[in-house]
Amino acid sequence: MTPTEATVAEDALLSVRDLRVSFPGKGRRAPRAEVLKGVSLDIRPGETLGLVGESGSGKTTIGRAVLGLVPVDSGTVTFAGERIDRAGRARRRELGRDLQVVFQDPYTSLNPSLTVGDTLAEPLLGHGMSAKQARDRVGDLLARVHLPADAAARLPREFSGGQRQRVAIARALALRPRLVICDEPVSALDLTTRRTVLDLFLEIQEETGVAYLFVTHDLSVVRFMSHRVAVIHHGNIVETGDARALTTEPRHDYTRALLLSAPVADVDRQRRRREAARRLVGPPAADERPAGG
Ligand SMILES: Nc1ncnc2c1ncn2[C@@H]1O[C@H](COP(=O)(O)OP(=O)(O)OP(=O)(O)O)[C@@H](O)[C@H]1O
Repeated sequence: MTPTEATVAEDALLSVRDLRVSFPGKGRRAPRAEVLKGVSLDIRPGETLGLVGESGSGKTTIGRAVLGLVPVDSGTVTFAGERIDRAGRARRRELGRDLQVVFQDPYTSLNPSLTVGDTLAEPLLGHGMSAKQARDRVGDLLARVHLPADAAARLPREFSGGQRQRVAIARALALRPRLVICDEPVSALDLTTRRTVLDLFLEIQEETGVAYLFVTHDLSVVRFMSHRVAVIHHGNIVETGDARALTTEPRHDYTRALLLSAPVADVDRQRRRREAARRLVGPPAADERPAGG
């Protein structure tokens, strides 16, 4: 069954169907900007679906719509068998137990005035744990993300970007969610730190069976992380498939162009690949051009 069919896949943890989201246009009379134009995708329990596409294609908006952070014009979002696209505030809070998010920027996603211990305890206390239970769980979570126990007493500013992202991951995992939306979670990190944080995501998945919607524009990251990949272009999913097959035998021209745009070491080869990509789908959007290019 393809996700474009109207039916919700029975074995899916998350099913998105024909999702449309628009935002007010820029000028007073400008029409609304359609950002998602009928997006459908499925994520099964324990699975990672990579979501790739160029800047502005609508990746973050999909995640935000699933989390209820932007209103949807039409379409459905079904999580664990329940329609959640019109869920109210109280239900959304409860859903926070099963549905979590890790954002891109570990420098702005943590409250700078809360210690790491309080940051991790907050969702636990908010969902009915006693102070003692929360303290124990905070200790477990820090160990889980390979941070020392004394990290609990320190403030985010005392940590590096990679360590802060570990705290953000620990916070997302605190309530043992079934799905985590990971929105470019390693793109603000340097290359070595990136790898250790990606390994941590994989380790946690193996251990807990959590599913990820893994948003990125980096194809090497998506190949490393995902079971399946969905490619988004101008608010439409143009291709979905097994991660290896899609990145070696893409069916859609846009996916081919995306693969050709991935950086390679040789500058002449790079130039030829960019030309080939241009022939497939035209010039890149202004914000996709390398600085000075
Ligand atoms: N709250 C908003 N109000 C108005 N326009 C918005 C809003 N959120 C997103 N957009 C617009 O929607 C489009 C898609 O944005 P989105 O952040 O989903 O893209 P993206 O694929 O995640 O891009 P990037 O890789 O750069 O993060 C962009 O043109 C963006 O400017």
